[in-house]
Amino acid sequence: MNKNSYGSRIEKKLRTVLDRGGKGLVAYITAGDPNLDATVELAVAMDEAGADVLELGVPFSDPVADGPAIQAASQRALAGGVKVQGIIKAVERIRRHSDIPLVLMTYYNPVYQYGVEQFAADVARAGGDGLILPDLPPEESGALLQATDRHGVDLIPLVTPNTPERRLPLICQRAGGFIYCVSVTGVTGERASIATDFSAMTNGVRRHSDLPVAVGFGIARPGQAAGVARHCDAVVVGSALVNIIAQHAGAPEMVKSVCLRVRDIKNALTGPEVSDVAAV
Ligand SMILES: O=P(O)(O)OC[C@@H](O)[C@@H](O)c1c[nH]c2ccccc12
Repeated sequence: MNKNSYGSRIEKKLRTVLDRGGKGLVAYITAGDPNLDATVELAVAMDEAGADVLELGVPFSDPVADGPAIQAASQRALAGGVKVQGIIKAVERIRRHSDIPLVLMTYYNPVYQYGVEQFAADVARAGGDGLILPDLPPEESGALLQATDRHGVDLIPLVTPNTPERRLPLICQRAGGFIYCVSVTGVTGERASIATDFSAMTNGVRRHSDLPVAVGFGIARPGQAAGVARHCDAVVVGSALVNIIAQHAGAPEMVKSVCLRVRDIKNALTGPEVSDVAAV
């Protein structure tokens, strides 16, 4: 079992939720969609509505892991002129009103353009806690890992249904915060139904890491979240929230509608129905 540095804000929060008998909710929105003021308002409100960790997407022109909902959100944010510097400022503004653990989800290119060391330093200084880079394999993450270790930012790895178990030690050994298991092969996006036979994947991960295990991709509704949560420690919801934002296009009730879904899903993650099925 690898020894991870215990006590990152992310890991601590998810363990607190587990200790109280519930399962964590990691909520994703695209930063700058429809604008950064809305992002700050949404983040603080989603914390109050029950989100345990906030995942903020840094828009990129070629989001290969994203489905249509988040691709469109990235386009809206980029069209609005959002920049990485502005998103890091937004993290600072959120931090003034909320201590929710904050994870930036982005691709390697914007981080490389910004400067890997500078990015980790600025994210940490702003109060950010973690990074998810879906297109950076562990073999190529040395420079980023040095920077994130130096600045106390968790690097959260992705595991997919196609990840062979022999790769898990490398993927998990330097992980922080949580391990992100992708429920389906393919891109992000709401799904009408999600195969929940991914316990082989989550059990495999648990053989190589003692970090909380989160599952994402496709989860949109409370019932789906509760079903998935029986096999893991937290669920990740993104496109469903991004779609609500798109439907409201910045109208006053946008924040309320997003928070209603967050609250409904979080309520489904507390209580006996999400207690673990036999882990093995
Ligand atoms: O949108 P979904 O299907 O609810 O999945 C979460 C996902 O949006 C979020 O975690 C995320 C957004 N972009 C990503 C790229 C890779 C991995 C994860 C992500």
